[in-house]
Amino acid sequence: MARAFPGTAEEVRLPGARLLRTAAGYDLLAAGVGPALAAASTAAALTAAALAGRPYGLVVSAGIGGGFPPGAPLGSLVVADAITAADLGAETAEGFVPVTELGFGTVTHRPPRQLVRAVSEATGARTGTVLTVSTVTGTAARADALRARHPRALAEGMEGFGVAEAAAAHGVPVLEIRAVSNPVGPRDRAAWRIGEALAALTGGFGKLAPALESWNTYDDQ
Ligand SMILES: O=C(O)c1cccc(C(=O)CC[C@H]2O[C@@H](n3cnc4c(=O)[nH]cnc43)[C@H](O)[C@@H]2O)c1
Repeated sequence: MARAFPGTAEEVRLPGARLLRTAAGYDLLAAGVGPALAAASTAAALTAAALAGRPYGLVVSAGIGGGFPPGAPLGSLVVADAITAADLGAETAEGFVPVTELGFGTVTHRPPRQLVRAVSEATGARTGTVLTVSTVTGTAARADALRARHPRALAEGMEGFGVAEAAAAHGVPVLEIRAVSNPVGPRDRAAWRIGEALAALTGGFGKLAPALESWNTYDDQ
């Protein structure tokens, strides 16, 4: 993805994370795998920037992900209009109950609508819910259960909700973009197309700057 930002980049060390400050003015954070590490890394970067008097205006969580067929085929891009924690809750005899129905927490963050539309138009990304899971879905039964609970879901990843929680704590808007490397369903490692997905993500990032730079944060909350 760093290839989408040509020129030299300066490395900035953060507690538990590595950040590249690109010549184009964007900071790239290798946030790690999973919602907890991604939240911790993102919070470290947001806090460091705020303490330096240069707070961020937007956080973008980007990576490869599973796509729910047929809406999100291999190699396609998905931009989230809802970033939802799919397994944050309690298992009961009646089924899964999200934390919000237990009376606490948050399970969905919503990126700014106009920005989502602009990014979708600029990159060709499909728009829908992106689920955050702590376990990659590996059976048809789990994929069906997720679809039933989240009919608008196009993709799943493991970081978006963690990144969104950190951004929300700092009052910074968030975006999530996933490039589909594999279908959500029965585990089939041979079917994963990680290289193609990373190429699609880099291509998408190359088209992103005009959409981000023309976005008016104050009109789009
Ligand atoms: O199962 C394996 O053998 C295996 C080998 C390499 C990587 C993995 C991962 O689980 C990578 C997780 C990483 O990629 C994102 N990702 C990609 N596809 C999915 C998915 O279908 N469901 C959830 N996350 C996915 C995720 O965001 C992580 O960053 C497994």
